Amino acid sequence: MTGQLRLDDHLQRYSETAPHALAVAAAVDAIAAASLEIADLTSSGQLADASGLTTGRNSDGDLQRDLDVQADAILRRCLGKLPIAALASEEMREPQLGDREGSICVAIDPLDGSSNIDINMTVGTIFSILPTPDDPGLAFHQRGSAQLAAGFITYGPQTSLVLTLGDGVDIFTHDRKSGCFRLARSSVQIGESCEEFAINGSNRRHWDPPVRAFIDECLAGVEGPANHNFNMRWIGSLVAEAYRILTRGGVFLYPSDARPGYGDGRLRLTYEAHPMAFIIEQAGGSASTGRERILDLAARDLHQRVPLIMGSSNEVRRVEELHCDPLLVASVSAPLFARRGFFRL
Ligand SMILES: O=P(O)(O)OC[C@H]1O[C@](O)(COP(=O)(O)O)[C@@H](O)[C@@H]1O
Ligand SMILES: [Mg+2]
Ligand SMILES: [Mg+2]
Repeated sequence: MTGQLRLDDHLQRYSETAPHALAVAAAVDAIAAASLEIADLTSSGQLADASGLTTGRNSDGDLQRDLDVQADAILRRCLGKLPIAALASEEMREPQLGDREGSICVAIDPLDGSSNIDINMTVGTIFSILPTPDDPGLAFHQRGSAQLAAGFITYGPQTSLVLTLGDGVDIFTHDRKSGCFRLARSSVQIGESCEEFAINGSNRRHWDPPVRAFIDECLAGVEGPANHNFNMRWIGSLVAEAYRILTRGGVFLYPSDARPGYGDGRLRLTYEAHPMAFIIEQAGGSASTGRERILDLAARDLHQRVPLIMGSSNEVRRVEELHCDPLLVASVSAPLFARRGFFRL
């Protein structure tokens, strides 16, 4: 089946399976179409009108690139044709309410990793699809476990779409010859244990003791409690890190740290951590803040950040164990924990 199955046939089959499925399939199809336009832009680099130039800051204070804005506009145009009740984007301060009858809501990170766009590195688009609650104003305050589908597209050597419709994870790669996405890997599984970790090590001095203890264990290799050696990678692009973990295992950490503004890490819950956690769990891995399962959390506000530790379940569990170690926890700066604020439903 690999190589033969086209994304549109896969979505067509899925669309007949559940009440929300038709709307979900249409949204994924629209995002896939948008991704080809975004891939065109990103692959043109400095030749495109939209280069890596910054245009301002988004509502969350991040530098916004021209390409962030253009990717957002493309996705909104493609999704705008569909009956979607609410659309949220990293690039918009507030969600946009749409079709009152729409059965689904969509959250997007139009261009992930864009701070690295000018070095010709893999970037991507992340999306999360949720059911419309009775009050559409609460669309993006649902737990991550409510997601109907999630995925991301990588704009790298390949344009690939990683997709979960709640029943495993498949990867579709864009085939330039036929112009369509074709199944490249089905039912992707992440090994229980791994030999590769990813973290921005330049922040070591700001980490909490449990995170430092975990990375020290990785670095100790066969001479430490892990009893095996680890390799290290840090790409600085969440989509590329997630793709690597889905391909050959690993654990990724963007924890909270003591830098001002990083009390809840860097990544956003609604359109980065939730969809990634859904995908990673569907592939047999785990995703946690270090204390709580990411999919059990509901955002208080749209652009809320969250510590994200995801990948092979043994390593994620080890990070959680270290967060329960009374000796390590006692030395964590208390105000850091006081700042947390998630809905617990
Ligand atoms: O530069 P840092 O602090 O290592 O952060 C890198 C992280 O920031 C991100 O670029 C944030 O995403 P955006 O580019 O969408 O803001 C992630 O892709 C990546 O994991
Ligand atoms: Mg991002
Ligand atoms: Mg982004």
